[in-house]
Amino acid sequence: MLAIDVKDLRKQFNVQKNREGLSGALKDLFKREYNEVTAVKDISFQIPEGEICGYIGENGAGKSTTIKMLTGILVPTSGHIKVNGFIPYKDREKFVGGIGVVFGQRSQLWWDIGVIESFQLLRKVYRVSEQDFRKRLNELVERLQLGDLLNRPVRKLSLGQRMRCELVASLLHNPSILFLDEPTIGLDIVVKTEIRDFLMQMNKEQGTTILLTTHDLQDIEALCSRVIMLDDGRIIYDGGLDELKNRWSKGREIQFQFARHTPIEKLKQLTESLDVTWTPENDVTAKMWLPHAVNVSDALARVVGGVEIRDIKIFETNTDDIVRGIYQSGSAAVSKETSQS
Ligand SMILES: Nc1ncnc2c1ncn2[C@@H]1O[C@H](COP(=O)(O)OP(=O)(O)OP(=O)(O)O)[C@@H](O)[C@H]1O
Repeated sequence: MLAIDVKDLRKQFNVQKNREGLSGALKDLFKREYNEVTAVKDISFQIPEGEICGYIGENGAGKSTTIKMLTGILVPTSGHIKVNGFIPYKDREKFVGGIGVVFGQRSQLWWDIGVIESFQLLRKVYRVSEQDFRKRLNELVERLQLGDLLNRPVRKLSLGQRMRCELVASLLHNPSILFLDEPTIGLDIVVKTEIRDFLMQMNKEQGTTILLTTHDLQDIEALCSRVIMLDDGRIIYDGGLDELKNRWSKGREIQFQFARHTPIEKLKQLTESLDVTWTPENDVTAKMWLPHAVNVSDALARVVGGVEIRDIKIFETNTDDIVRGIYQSGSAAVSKETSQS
């Protein structure tokens, strides 16, 4: 079954214009003028149950606006949304029981009271029985190592501790879909890794569907098999992470460490008919850059067959570089080509 089904979804905001000077302000008092901002422009996608999908794009691309529509916070200007079989902004009461939401930049916990008291309030909001709540809380507290934190007020927690509590808060009612908007923002690498491991395990064991917006491409690499990329309110890529890398990464680089001094001319000779580029690093190491069209094992076989090698390292273009490249290459032109091919 589909966890999320979106068709031709659009959101427009009317933003009030402020005219200049005193006379402008007076005019604004009597007759307001508005600019239309279209944050999301007729997007369509479907996410099956159990998938972890990355939703990425530059600042202002329309990610948060989409998440807000999917979670029922905003009403779309046009288009259709079904999440867990519900229309989020219409069926709110039934709908919220099946979803969890974490906005990395905002808290759903009460600042001045103990964490456990916030959890108890949420238990009541979501109408979870005391027995189910205890069971679920114990599991989550153990997994995310929150034991010592439960009685502290939220304002006394570090960002990493608070984010782990936010995750627990969003999962107390055992939702089948989790929306995460920048869940690892500002966290150190240890906490990021803990959170990624936790999400991965939860998805594996319980089949939780996760839609994740992030600027941290390591999150995507660690968690998502699929990526939807937005640019200026439109989807410019929807597909596998590997495909994204293959399509957009320009090539690979292989670093060779040779047993003895190997002149670059000799290496060029060995790979003569291949479209590769050699860069010497020192007497015994050199790098070979090869585009995707060149088969890695062909290239390796030529070199290995001709000179003695101590070590080899293969470097893939990382996802950061790929995404930057897509944006720089002019998204509108890319969008058609990418979505049609
Ligand atoms: N309530 C609002 N009123 C007017 N314009 C808005 C509103 N919310 C968002 N926008 C505009 O819609 C566009 C998309 O914003 P959105 O917050 O969805 O982007 P985003 O991809 O989440 O960006 P970021 O990564 O910075 O969070 C932006 O131009 C933003 O200024």
